[in-house]
Amino acid sequence: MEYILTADALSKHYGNFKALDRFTMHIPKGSIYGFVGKNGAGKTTFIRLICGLQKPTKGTYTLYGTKNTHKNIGMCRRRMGAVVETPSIYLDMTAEENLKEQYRILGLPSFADIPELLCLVGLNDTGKKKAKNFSLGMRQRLGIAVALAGSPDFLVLDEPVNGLDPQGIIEMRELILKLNREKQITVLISSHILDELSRLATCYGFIDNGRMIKEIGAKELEAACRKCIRIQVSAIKPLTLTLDSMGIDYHILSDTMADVFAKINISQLALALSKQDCDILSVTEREETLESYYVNLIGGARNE
Ligand SMILES: Nc1ncnc2c1ncn2[C@@H]1O[C@H](COP(=O)(O)OP(=O)(O)OP(=O)(O)O)[C@@H](O)[C@H]1O
Repeated sequence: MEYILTADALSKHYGNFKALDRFTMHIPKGSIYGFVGKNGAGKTTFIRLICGLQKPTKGTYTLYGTKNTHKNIGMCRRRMGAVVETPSIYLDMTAEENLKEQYRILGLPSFADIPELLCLVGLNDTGKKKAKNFSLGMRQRLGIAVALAGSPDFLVLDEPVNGLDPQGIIEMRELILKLNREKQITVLISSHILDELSRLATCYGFIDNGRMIKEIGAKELEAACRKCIRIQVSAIKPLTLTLDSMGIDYHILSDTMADVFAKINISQLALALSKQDCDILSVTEREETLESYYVNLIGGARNE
């Protein structure tokens, strides 16, 4: 697989505190990479490092095949656009003026594609309106337009839907999908709004306490979140022995509970269990959500 960005044992320490701790990451070319972690997990720290806003304490990352320690890393970063924390826009300027300013900063030779860029982010009819009078969603989209100046093929968005209303969230989602599908831009989105991410992401990385807990493709995650039957029994051992003998896939949750990933004949199972003095206490059908997958994952990592 071709990767736009990889991180290898990347660490960022503030005194004794490890905001990133031997962090690894693999962002496939063409993907929408959902970067998931709760507040303070280390998402923004990682994004600040790859944007060159801060230096790692240890470890490296590789952008377009170039290590961050190589002299050409600055050139590689020009192929990347980012909106970190709040969008970098001038509130006293119009959308067009903001883009012109960014084009000047980047030394781009012509303003000719600015109308197309404004159209792409849905700000083509904002005319003389200054950014300070924009809605939060419009400001976010202007921030993305600014990040897209110079036509990068990798876009990094730190919590892009934070604080947006439902309409703003839909517009942001459509814009990200458009950039990915029509412009072939690889996108890294950090978020803790899992439901929203699941409508976009083609792969995920779950971070907790500065460490990558798991990277997983959307299809693989879908399979992991498949429908199951949660069975509570008086003892787990007879249940697992019986399920093993039936060749049925399961996941043990506690010493009385397991998720079973197959349609099973409950009376047959109850009969087999009763022969081992084990009772079924409850049976519920359930579908694991991205949210519960994440909670289990983080809980599991904490218990290691
Ligand atoms: N300059 C700093 N000095 C000390 N600690 C810092 C500094 N910057 C970040 N941290 C700490 O590092 C940890 C990771 O912060 P970071 O902003 O990367 O988290 P995050 O996953 O982006 O969370 P959020 O969703 O809240 O933005 C936090 O505990 C934060 O307090």
